[in-house]
Amino acid sequence: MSTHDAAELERIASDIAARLGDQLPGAILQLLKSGVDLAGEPLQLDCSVRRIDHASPGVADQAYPLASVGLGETVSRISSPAGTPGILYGVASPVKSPNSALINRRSSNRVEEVSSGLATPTTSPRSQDLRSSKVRKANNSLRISTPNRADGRLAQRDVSLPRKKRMPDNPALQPSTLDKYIGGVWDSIFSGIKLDPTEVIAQWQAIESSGQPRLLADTEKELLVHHGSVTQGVFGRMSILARKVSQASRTCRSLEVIVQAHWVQCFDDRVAELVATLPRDQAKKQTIAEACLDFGWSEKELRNKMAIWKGYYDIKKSGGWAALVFAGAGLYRFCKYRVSFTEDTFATLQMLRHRFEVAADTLHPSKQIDGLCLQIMTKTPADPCSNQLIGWRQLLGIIGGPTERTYNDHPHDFVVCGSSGEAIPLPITYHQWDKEFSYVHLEESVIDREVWGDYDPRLVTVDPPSDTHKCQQCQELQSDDPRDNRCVCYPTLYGSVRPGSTPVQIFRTPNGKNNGLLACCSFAAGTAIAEFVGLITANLANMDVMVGQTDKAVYQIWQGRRGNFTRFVNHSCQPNSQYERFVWMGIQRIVLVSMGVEAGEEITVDYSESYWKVSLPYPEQCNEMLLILAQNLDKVCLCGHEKCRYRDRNRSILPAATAS
Ligand SMILES: C[S@@+](CC[C@H](N)C(=O)[O-])C[C@H]1O[C@@H](n2cnc3c(N)ncnc32)[C@H](O)[C@@H]1O
Repeated sequence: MSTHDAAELERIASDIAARLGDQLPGAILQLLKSGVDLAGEPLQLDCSVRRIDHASPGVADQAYPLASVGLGETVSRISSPAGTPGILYGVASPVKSPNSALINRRSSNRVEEVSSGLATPTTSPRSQDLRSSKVRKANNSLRISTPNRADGRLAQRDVSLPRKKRMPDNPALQPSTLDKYIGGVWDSIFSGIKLDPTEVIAQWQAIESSGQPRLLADTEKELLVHHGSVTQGVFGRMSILARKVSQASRTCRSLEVIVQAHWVQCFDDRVAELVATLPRDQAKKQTIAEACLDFGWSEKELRNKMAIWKGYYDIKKSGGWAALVFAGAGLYRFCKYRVSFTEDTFATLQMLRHRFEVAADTLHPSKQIDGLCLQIMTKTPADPCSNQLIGWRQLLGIIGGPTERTYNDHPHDFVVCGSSGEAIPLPITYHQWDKEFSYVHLEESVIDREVWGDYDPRLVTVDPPSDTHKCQQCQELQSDDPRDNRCVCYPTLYGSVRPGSTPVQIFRTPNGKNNGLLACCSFAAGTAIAEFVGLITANLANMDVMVGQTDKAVYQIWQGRRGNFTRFVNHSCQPNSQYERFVWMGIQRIVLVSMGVEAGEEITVDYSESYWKVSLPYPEQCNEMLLILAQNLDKVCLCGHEKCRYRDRNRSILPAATAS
């Protein structure tokens, strides 16, 4: 069995403390619910990790104190209105972390911050035990308490010393949960941010050659000329400057975490190299000393940074580079507090790895640049004549990582499958029915000219005729120009600049429905997810079509070979979305609207009775017909809901008189 060194023991102690801090409010709540009276008793929970020294049975064990928690104080914290939601619903309360209630404020002596992860304390465990005036902080969830002293003085101080005033927790420093972290990655991938190293490189070059960033120099001149009165043109240029600087800064942040995660790998490799000639402890110490020299940091500073960077490295190892490069603002907190650093978390990230990559590769496509910039990002000289493609993966060039995209084409050309989250090309998922299957992704519906000529059957008559369009719902003016538009009924679809791509993926359903649509982020009830887009046609029989109707025409929207991702929305007898009619700029649209979709859920609608039930032309022959149709029907609902209305074939048949 391996012998833990002091650093490992301390890390184990601080990890257990963090987890304890996470679980304890729930455990106490359970006890309270089952009627145990904890508030009345001055109870104290003390925990420690003890090393059992089998070799010297007479020698006292070494104890690593984890937590010392006043239960009465915790109970009153849990029972207070501010603390309850976070604990009951398992989400961090926006006001205070539930864990903060567990911090034993008796330990008011100087607090020395020690990060978890790679940190290796320089002092021996025994010397730590003796150092009673210092309290080590594992993280903000739980502090490792001052070790109990055998003499009576500390106990007396416990009673007589005034309590240190409790500082309000800084909401910006709350631990980040796995769900929040994953949500941040999806938000960032779908947000439309551009991680473009060329702009960063151009700025570096400009600063090196002229001492001034290029963009700032150009725009500053403009703003000086127009001082006071800012014309639309100047304002526009200033907005573009601000956008480019934000983009460059976001790109730098990604470059930073790539390099830091890779540094951890190099650190481990360097230790491994030294281990050939030195004992492991010394090899590690020497590597740290080398790094301190290069960074110009103290060992403590380095260890604190290393602990966070190790978190980046772990995330990259399980979730891939996209999970790190597109991480939201919560990445630092996620790695600092390590509340969610469990096996389950890494298994989840592993499962999401391909899904992140499909979205990142397809939504952040490469653009062409000349060879010069690539030469700076990668060590390999690029051919200046060749057309180089540059995208988010080019950021990995900085550490010599793979810069080739794995997933080309449209985001919905891939179907994510099973527990490994692997992605397969869309056509393959239809080969068992149609070897030639293909799907063209459309932004807007197209009119079947053979059926409708130049006429758009979705046109809605306005009385009296008008050149402008008023929304039938809110009565406000509609315009494709966001500056003139006043209708905000479906702002993510119409009348404004579209905010990135819709956070959905096509996935292979596990229960025989073939493909379905998965929500990567949540959609609040009432949010428009997408317009139902396809071929506007008519007279199709025995096909899945959406039927639209205006005062002048009845038309069909067919998505068999072209359309958008709404084609993959399955039926559920308990759906989380529905289709709604909406008129935009005088044209009728069918919009998929959320009724409350959670991140990670399948998006479903109710296809309605007419889809599932077959009408019988001769009700009087019903029994005979029933038998034949029941054998031939292939429509059985597989939604799996306990209140499923169409899982039984025989019930799917209606006499003509009642069929819709
Ligand atoms: C608009 S498509 C939905 C996407 C489809 N699952 C696919 O892979 O292309 C409609 C078809 O999906 C299948 N489907 C949708 N919901 C279903 C359900 N609840 N039970 C069984 N099949 C379903 C039916 O074959 C139906 O004709």
